[in-house]
Amino acid sequence: MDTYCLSGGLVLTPELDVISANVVVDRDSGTIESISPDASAPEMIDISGCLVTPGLVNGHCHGAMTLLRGYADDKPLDAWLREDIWPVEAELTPEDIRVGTELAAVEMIRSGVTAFADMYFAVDEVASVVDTAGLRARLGHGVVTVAKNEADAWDDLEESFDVAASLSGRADGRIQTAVMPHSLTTVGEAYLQAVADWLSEADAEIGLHLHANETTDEVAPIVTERNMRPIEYASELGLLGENTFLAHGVHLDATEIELLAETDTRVVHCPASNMKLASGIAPIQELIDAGITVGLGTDGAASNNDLDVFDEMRDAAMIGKLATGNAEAVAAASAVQMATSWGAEAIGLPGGQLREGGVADLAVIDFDAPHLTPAHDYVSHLAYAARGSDVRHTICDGQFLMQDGALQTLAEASILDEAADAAVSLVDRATN
Ligand SMILES: N[C@@H](CCSC[C@H]1O[C@@H](n2cnc3c(=O)[nH]cnc32)[C@H](O)[C@@H]1O)C(=O)O
Ligand SMILES: [Zn+2]
Repeated sequence: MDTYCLSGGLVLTPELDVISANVVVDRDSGTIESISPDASAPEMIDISGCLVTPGLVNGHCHGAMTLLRGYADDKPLDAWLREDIWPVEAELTPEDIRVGTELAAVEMIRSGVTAFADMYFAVDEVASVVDTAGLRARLGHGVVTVAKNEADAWDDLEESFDVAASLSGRADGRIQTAVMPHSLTTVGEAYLQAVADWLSEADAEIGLHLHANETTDEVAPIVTERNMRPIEYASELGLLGENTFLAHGVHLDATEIELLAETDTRVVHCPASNMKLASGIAPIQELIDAGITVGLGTDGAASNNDLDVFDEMRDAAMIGKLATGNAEAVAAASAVQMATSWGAEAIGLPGGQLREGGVADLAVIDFDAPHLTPAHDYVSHLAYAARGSDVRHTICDGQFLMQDGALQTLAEASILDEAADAAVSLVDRATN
């Protein structure tokens, strides 16, 4: 057996306790063999001064949008998409999407992310990057049918089905998929009905992911035209359930929250994106109190503008308090669970907690730093003080993706150069 031992550090348990223990990882099975103070292996890796946590989960992302980081800021969602983002995305090549996703993978691995959900296109390229990078992911082709003729719209939908079926289980099972209609207003009813019908016949591990209730502009048309709330509309179409995870869930009323809870539909909270686009503040504490599984997501780097899940933990805990006027809302523990165990559950991937026999998806965080001293409470530091740059090792499926701050599976320097060049020529093509 090819095992190694992370020794001399602290470990965050599934119950969010912090214990002194060694962690033995089995490289061959990609699982945690043991967690105990006297655990050992032929290869001992000293991590004294560090805390081992589950690898962070970025529950909603458009990875290749790293190429558009800072391209268009200070605009609300609809204008931002229609005036800036969609016109430049029309010029994206599969090669652009590969290098943009590689840049996203570098940034996420550097900051302790081991699993993410990604809605984009040229998903074969995205999957190839995930495979090479060694990450875990739930991937899908984003479908938009509005402003397309019927033939193109059905083609776009068919591609989402084909991608979901063909990529499911790739990269030794590290890749799972979902059908990804962009939202309830950018995809017509007939197409949404076709999604529900297709999924009813598909393998159970294929999920469903869409943006929902992100802005009032997205909610109002459904209420006006259908005389029902968006989540009620989704329910009537048969789109809710435990394999469905929604991005945002900002403008939800009590009826919709009840529907989500009844159907075990998951929600991925994207606080930075919601703040930056002035979309609103999701009622996260209400969702948690209703028993809904809530994950955390960065959304794309063009509406954040980084992919650091530590930032999202802090944002979630802060705006949750401000939105309710209650300093007890969205406590540190909830923020950490959204970024780990709840996040993995929300997007239907293994991981999110450190257990013997569980997947060895973990981050090793160096707490020997002024901004993490003193350490009265490690969970508090994870939510309110730690940063992506504090991560020393990132391990997924038992493999080091980053060791001592050095990327192991991706050529970071050349990816940064390639991405910078690709971004310049992309904008050049889009604006000339
Ligand atoms: N095939 C679709 C693309 C869908 S991919 C996912 C889309 O979501 C867009 N996107 C990024 N962030 C957000 C968000 O916060 N809300 C809604 N859409 C977003 C992103 O720019 C991308 O166009 C098409 O023909 O346009
Ligand atoms: Zn999004």
